[in-house]
Amino acid sequence: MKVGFLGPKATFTHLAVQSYFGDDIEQVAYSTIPQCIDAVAGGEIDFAVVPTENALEGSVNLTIDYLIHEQPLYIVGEIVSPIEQHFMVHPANREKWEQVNRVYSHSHAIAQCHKFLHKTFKGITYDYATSTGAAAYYVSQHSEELVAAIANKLAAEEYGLEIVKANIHDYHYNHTRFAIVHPSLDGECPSSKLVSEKEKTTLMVTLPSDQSGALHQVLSAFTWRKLNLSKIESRPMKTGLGNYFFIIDIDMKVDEILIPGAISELEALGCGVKLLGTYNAYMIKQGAEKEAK
Ligand SMILES: O=C(O)C(=O)C[C@]1(C(=O)O)C=C[C@@H](O)C=C1
Repeated sequence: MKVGFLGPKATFTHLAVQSYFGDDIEQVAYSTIPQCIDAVAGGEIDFAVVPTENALEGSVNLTIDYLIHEQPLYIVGEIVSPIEQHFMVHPANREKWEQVNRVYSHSHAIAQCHKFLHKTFKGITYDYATSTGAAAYYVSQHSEELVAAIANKLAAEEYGLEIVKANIHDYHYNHTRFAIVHPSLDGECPSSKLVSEKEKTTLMVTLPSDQSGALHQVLSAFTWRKLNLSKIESRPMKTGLGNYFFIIDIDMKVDEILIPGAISELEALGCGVKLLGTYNAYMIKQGAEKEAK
């Protein structure tokens, strides 16, 4: 079985893949999220693992938008991982780390450390990499530049960098969700040594145009059935200002009655509804990064 992920080696996504699937699969690194999603849509790999949401920074819009607008795949599993961001430099620059003039990382990783960066390096230049692993790799190849990467502990080990400040994320509770995506809704997600903590269903809902109270009616369809929603988020349809769709997470898998009933009610209201996945969510415990290797 081949599983693709946002690479290179030692990204947080790679860590999630290792924790969920173990070593008995072929792991394929892609340098961008769209490349990874295209690969599973084209049958090059069996599953793709991509980040969808961070507790500090919110949704990974590139993933959500690509799945909605470009490659309609399904979520067949979810991995939630603790995230610890570290500040690292080339070993040749260990003593000069406070003089770095550029910080390189994934935009989400930089955003998770804004308070630290503002306090320690006011006015420093940020450069965005396709992933934290790609940033760590770059720093390992450029000892002549006073540049630092923000990445995880495995990346420091993999690319021979020195962690000069550990745990620089601004808030203690820092977790990211990763979706396991597949071309078919009932694509059996391989079992994992991780324990499933939750069952979930994700829907995409579009509202009928210009109907007052439409969102209220949508929410009512879930409320009176006592369906607990763990997330509701709006994203632009990209068809005009003010045109949005909603991503709704329900805290249970699709059953015979309640969720089909809610979907029929929404359709009767004139909403468009698409089932994006019904799946188990798994949690990686803190410290698993040491074991995953
Ligand atoms: O760059 C990585 O290491 C990733 O796996 C991507 C990503 C993200 O897109 O949010 C994943 C987890 C962290 O929140 C930071 C970056």
